[in-house]
Amino acid sequence: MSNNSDWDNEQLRVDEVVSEINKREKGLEEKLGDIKIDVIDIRKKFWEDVTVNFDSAEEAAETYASIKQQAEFMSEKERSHRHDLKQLKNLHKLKYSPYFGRIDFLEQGEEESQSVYIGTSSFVDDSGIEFYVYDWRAPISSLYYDYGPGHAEYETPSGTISGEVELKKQFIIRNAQIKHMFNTGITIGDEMLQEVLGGQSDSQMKSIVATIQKEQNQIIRNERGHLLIVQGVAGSGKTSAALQRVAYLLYRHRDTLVADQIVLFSPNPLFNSYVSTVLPELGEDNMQQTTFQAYLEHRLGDDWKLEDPFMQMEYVLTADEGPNYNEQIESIKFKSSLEYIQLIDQYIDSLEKEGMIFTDIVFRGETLLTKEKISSYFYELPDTISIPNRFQKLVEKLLKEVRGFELNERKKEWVEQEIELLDNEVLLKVHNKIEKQKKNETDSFYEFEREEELLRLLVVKRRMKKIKNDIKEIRFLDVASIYVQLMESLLKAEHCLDSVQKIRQSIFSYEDATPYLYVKGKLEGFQVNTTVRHVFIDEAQDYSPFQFAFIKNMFPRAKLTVLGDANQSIYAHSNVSSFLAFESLFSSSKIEKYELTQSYRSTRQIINFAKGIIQAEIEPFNRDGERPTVVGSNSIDEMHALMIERVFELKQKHRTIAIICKTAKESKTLYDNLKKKVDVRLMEKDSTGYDSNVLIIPSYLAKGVEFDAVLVYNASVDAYFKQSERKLLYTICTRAMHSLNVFFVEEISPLLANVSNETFLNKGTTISSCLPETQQIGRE
Ligand SMILES: Nc1ncnc2c1ncn2[C@@H]1O[C@H](COP(=O)(O)OP(=O)(O)OP(=O)(O)O)[C@@H](O)[C@H]1O
Repeated sequence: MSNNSDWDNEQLRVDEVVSEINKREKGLEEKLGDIKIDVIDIRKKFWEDVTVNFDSAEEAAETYASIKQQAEFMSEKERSHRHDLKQLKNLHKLKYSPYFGRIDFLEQGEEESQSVYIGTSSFVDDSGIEFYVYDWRAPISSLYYDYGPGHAEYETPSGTISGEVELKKQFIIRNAQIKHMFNTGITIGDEMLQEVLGGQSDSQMKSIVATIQKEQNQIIRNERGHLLIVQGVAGSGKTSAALQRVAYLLYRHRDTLVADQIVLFSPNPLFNSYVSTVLPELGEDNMQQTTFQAYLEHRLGDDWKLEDPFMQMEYVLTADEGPNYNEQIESIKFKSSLEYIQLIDQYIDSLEKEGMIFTDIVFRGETLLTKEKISSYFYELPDTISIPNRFQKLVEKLLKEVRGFELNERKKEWVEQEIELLDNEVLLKVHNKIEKQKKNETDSFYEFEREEELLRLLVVKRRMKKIKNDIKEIRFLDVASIYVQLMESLLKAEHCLDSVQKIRQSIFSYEDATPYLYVKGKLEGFQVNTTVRHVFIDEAQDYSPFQFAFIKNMFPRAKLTVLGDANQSIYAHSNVSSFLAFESLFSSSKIEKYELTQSYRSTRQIINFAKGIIQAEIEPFNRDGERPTVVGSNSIDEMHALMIERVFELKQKHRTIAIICKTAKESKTLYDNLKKKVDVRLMEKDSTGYDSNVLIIPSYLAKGVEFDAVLVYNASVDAYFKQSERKLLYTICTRAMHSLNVFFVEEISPLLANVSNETFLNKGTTISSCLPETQQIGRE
């Protein structure tokens, strides 16, 4: 804490800066009003200021130039309007909280130190020289995140600058009033973090710029690697670091990079909406956000239905008694591996010689080109040409043949019949065309024949259009059958039975969709995206190595930032180490790796409890709360009653409360049971937002998000038994910020057996026999 005069001086500075902001705001508002009027005026008078004359080619060129000039003038005004508007928005935010940090830095070789105040965006005096506030992303601002008092240095485009940090302060300023002020050491002080983390959670994630930690700052600012890998424990700020990194990149490359050139793959639509406000809060546009599922659907097009990963998840979590369960899991794992890619590559090489499957090209029930003929055309092309290039040549050849058919087709009877059915409008158009031609000719003898000829041409062209398009899109290649053939040759029959049946009904299992698209791309050529410069993959542990390889392929010019936690991998392919696999796709000199071990989300008590589930190295942040409760009961009904009781207690203190079930099926049953007794909301796979209600949510949809209080539903021995569910249970427990409550019936899950008795309070009517004797001490 600082003394009074220090506080007063700082408040005076805040007042001064805010007053300058007010002045600037006023000026901008006036300017904006003027520009708006200008733009409206230009729009109104657009044609008045343009001389339109098409009498000669010269006049037309002049007219064109004049329209272009006027349009450019208008778009310049509009651009300037947008820019000023953005600035105004930023100023408006700064007015209430102009900055959050200060460092006094004495640069080597200088006599006097410089006070650098850091906020969410810069604010410079009218001359453009003195910075009232530095943007947190400016090179000098990194001193604030990386150093305490003492020697310090930062990178600039022209080299490293060294010196001494003489002072480091943090502020919490609300409504232009300093609420807290701390002198701090190396890291951003505990007090400020305590303040931020102790608050209630929200349905929207918040920006963390005021409290970014040193290790997070490294991730945010790293521009060296092509692949940045962040392995971080639950709640260590991976998503936060990713979003601030997007803001940082947009700032650093503001002349060349726009938000649309950045893509974030997130785990589900709920997460999408959870993080969607962070960038706008920082004055930046949102990057493109999608789920891998949505991306696959887009790539597959309307012809296919894609089973979502959640269906796979439900299957994995519930179907263990079903037939073929183990085979199915084996098959999912295999199809997720890089080994599968290699085998596919080999298989595709073999298709250079034989085995490609085609479909007939049929027109009005008549086969124009048989699949055998197409195949022979394909294999006549030299195999020194790559497969996609051979297809390009084949397309040209087929189109030529189809044009030949077009000529023959014109004479057929069906064409005459279709002419009869043509709209008058079309007939008139053709007639007028002939009339126009007639003007320039003397001979009108064949007028009728010519008109009929034109109509025949028109009818056939229209009908042939689809065939030509299909040929251009290589639809005569039966990629689905090739994929089936490939699966059948690589996998045991029982491992591909289910997939094949689905494909025959135009449905893809989640694990087959990426390999299918990969095969399609290998054959027809990948439709890669070269405009995207950065791809972020959050919850990366849930992606298979195959999916990674595919993403890398599809965004060849993008740098990748991959964030995940191996301890939260919950999918069937989980035991394949995605991170390791991903690394193998890049040369080691292009990879930058970080590990985050400190968890910020949850209280120390919750982390200590969760650590017992997975035995991982997690350092809890120094924030205390109540011990988690473990509540046993004798029946499901009793458990429900105890949960409702607890929900009412929690509602007194907390805003967001989630009852996390294992599956969607379980969530729905619980919802039907509780909805009349307590105000609850069921979260389903397409749910996008949530409010301060009590939520019932399946485990895998809670990924990446957080709640003030979590109730773990039915952590009983029969619900969580398999070792593969250990990480799921850990993920569920680490969604809680302040309060964790685990409920079970009769016997608790053995996956909690290593949780130390000191870390929780044992409540309810049943004490689990699973917990070792010593753990009973924790009972209240
Ligand atoms: N430096 C920080 N300052 C303030 N809050 C932070 C900081 N780092 C993380 N947090 C907070 O901790 C919580 C967890 O952060 P985040 O969701 O980014 O972690 P994560 O590693 O992605 O978690 P998980 O893998 O469990 O989903 C969020 O509420 C976030 O605001």
